[in-house]
Amino acid sequence: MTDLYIISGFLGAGKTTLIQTMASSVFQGQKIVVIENDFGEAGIDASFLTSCEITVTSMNSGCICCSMSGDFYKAIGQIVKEYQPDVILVEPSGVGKLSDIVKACLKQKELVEIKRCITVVDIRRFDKYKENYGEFFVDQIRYGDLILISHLEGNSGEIEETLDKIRECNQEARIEADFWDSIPAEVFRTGERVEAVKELYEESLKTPKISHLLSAVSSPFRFAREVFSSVTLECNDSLTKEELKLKLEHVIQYADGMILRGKGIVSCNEGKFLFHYIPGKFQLESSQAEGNKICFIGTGIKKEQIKSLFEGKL
Ligand SMILES: Nc1nc2c(ncn2[C@@H]2O[C@H](COP(=O)(O)OP(=O)(O)OP(=O)(O)O)[C@@H](O)[C@H]2O)c(=O)[nH]1
Repeated sequence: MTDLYIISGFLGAGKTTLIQTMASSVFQGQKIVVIENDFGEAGIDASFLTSCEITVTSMNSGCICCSMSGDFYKAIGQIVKEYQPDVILVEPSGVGKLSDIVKACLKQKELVEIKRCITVVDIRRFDKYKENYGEFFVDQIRYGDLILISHLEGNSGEIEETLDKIRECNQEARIEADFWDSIPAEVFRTGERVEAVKELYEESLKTPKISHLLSAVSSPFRFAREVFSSVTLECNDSLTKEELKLKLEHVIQYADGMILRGKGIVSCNEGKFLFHYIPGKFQLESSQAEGNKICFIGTGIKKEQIKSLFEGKL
């Protein structure tokens, strides 16, 4: 039986950063495979983690909890057979519902054991995301048995208030509001399972037919693809870093709809850069990762408009 950990959290919360930390500390010396599920097409997280020498299987352009559930089921089987890892880490897309991912993993319960459902919560964006995307955001908190707070720097004054808000969604989870490298490895590895996840286990033990009917009845909410969309762009190698930065800022400023996440690995004439955008934070830094794509995820965004904003003259 292979240990499986789900690392969930809304767009840009810090899931990939946590996986990188866990791979080098919590699971150091163990054979790890990460299943990356990017909502967009570009596979940026996979390229980034591969550059950190982590084995990654990518599933892009959809959610493993809805459109790619069958592929996900097969991917777990193939990974166990091909790599025989000690640990599988699953990073669902930031708009995936944790309950759906747990259900999808439980379909392979003869091969993998879900050890921990971890949810990363960005302290700065709790109210906005709960108010606007609550059906995804709250589900990720409700089914987490370990909740980690990210983006603590400069925001520690809000910790108590955020803990209360998280408790309103999930009273049983262990919550850690500390920098990740100061949390003992054992906290990541094992711990109590919350009641909501136990119920999903019990449901999965019922006959497939009944369990299927129950999940159909108990899912009145929308799929992520009905709410969010993504746009992927290729970048022109002849740009300077400054031109690239201006173009990206131009898209973020003028695109219709709401851009909730931007990320990319971009080659320009001054080298390769890793791009991250979450509302309020823009980052463009040197990188060794391979790739030349930029992805925007949001609501009401338009592919053609974003393409022409990026490609047009400034
Ligand atoms: N200051 C700070 N930055 C963080 C923290 N966690 C993540 N970041 C940064 O936030 C950005 C997004 O982090 P990721 O780890 O890619 O977030 P993610 O949840 O994997 O993002 P998606 O998969 O796109 O939803 C990156 O620039 C990270 O370096 C944190 O705790 N503090």
